[in-house]
Amino acid sequence: MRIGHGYDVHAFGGNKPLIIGGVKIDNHIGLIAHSDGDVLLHAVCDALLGAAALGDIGRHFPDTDQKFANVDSRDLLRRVYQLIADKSYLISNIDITVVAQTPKMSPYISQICQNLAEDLAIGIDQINVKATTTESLGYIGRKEGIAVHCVVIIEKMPDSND
Ligand SMILES: Nc1ccn([C@@H]2O[C@H](COP(=O)(O)O)[C@@H](O)[C@H]2O)c(=O)n1
Ligand SMILES: C[C@@]1(CO)OP(=O)(O)OP(=O)(O)OC[C@H]1O
Repeated sequence: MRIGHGYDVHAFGGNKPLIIGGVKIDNHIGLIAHSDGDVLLHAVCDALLGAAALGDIGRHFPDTDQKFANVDSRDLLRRVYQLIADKSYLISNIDITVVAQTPKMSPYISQICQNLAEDLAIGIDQINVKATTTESLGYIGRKEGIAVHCVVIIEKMPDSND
């Protein structure tokens, strides 16, 4: 069994739509990023890469590469999933905390879990997504950006020879 942790922060601004966990959140300022700015999926990618000792998202998909400009982070997540599957790992469970003063995440959590289940080929019962504010403290409390933490447990496939 191996554990991985991912953490990402993006600032509000620019003119991209706000996309969190593959869900487009209407009528809200988006996040500044090279990609589509999906801060939640970036934290999940980093947790998975960390668990498998495969580095981090920037190593695989550099933000200096135009190929990844405005890229759909669900594509990146599926590529990360393939990297860990190629090393014969299965995902046991994923736990995610969105730290955001805004938007209110609760209406979107169920769709985010469905997107993750689809892209990572796991069950909904293996995924937990939750959110908290910072009670108006700090840069998140001032609504300057969003942070996301993710922890994941992976295990070698039972029939793996690795
Ligand atoms: N962006 C957010 C933040 C919080 N929630 C939900 O509200 C609950 C209370 O938040 P506190 O920061 O006061 O602990 C939290 O447990 C979440 O259910 C949310 O949906 N979106
Ligand atoms: C996702 C990538 C893709 O180029 O760019 P950004 O959208 O800037 O996001 P970040 O969380 O800084 O991760 C780095 C990159 O891999």
